[in-house]
Amino acid sequence: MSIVLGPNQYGKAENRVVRITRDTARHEITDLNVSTSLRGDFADAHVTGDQSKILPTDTQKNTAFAYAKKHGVSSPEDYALALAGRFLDATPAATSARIEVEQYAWDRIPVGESGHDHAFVRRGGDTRTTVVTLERGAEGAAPTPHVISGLKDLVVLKSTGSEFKGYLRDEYTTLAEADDRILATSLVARWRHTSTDVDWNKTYDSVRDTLLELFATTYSRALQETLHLMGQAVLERHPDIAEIRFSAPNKHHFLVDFSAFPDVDNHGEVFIAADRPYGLIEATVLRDDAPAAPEAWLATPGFC
Ligand SMILES: O=c1[nH]c(=O)c2[nH]c(=O)[nH]c2[nH]1
Repeated sequence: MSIVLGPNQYGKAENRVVRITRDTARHEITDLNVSTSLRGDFADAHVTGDQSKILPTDTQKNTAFAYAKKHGVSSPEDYALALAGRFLDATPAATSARIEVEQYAWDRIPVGESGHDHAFVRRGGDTRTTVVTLERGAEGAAPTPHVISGLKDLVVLKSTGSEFKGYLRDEYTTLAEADDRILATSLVARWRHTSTDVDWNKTYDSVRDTLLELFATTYSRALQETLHLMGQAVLERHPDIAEIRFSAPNKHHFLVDFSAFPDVDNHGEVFIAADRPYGLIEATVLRDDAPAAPEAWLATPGFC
């Protein structure tokens, strides 16, 4: 038996990069949280203490900021691809570079005809995400890009059109069947593209719209069924998306029991929104002919 170094990666986590475009008096803001990681042959840094193959995390931080100017941020995916390419060029020992980006949305403060030129209010709600991994190819070959786009904290609720019944029962089952319940979740979804020839912003909007549309317009026999329907629609509408993964807490809303108050009835009108525990429903919907891409998902936790 010997003790050996296992998988490892390193980088600078959560660089808060804010890019203002100010070519005219009407500014634009792009607000990002960028985490970089390099994987490869970094055994010496761990085992012998030789750091000669290590591009410092401080340099990775500087590059993340410099590229926000030098390359620009037309979309988080495009920026992450450029940054990953730079890290592979700059770090011969790296076999892949992983860039994770969250984008926080800002709206113009609504004054005047079309909002203020340079005053913004942070939009609440969901956050756009991407994870780009660029895998070095064989000598002379181009690196292989993996692009996962996504969102998190998309909180949705429907006040009818949802049931949960017919489930397995045993001696510990107390749950009453529900014919008409509230269905609510705070959705995390990540979808993997098979191409980089993509209009990232348009596709993101379209996937988000599809998720919301299917949640709203389909009858739900369980959160599991709803996730499957949402995933199916995304794949049907986007041929370049190979798979979509969901993590969805079932935000339970329990009907309040007013039986102690004979003059108060409750026909699905008053609920207690429970915080914890919550059901956690996770599912992947994929094309059965899509080649698996384990490198794309490495170090992206939170999915089954
Ligand atoms: O949509 C649901 N799926 C479940 O698996 C489940 N389990 C449960 O208690 N309530 C629900 N709701």
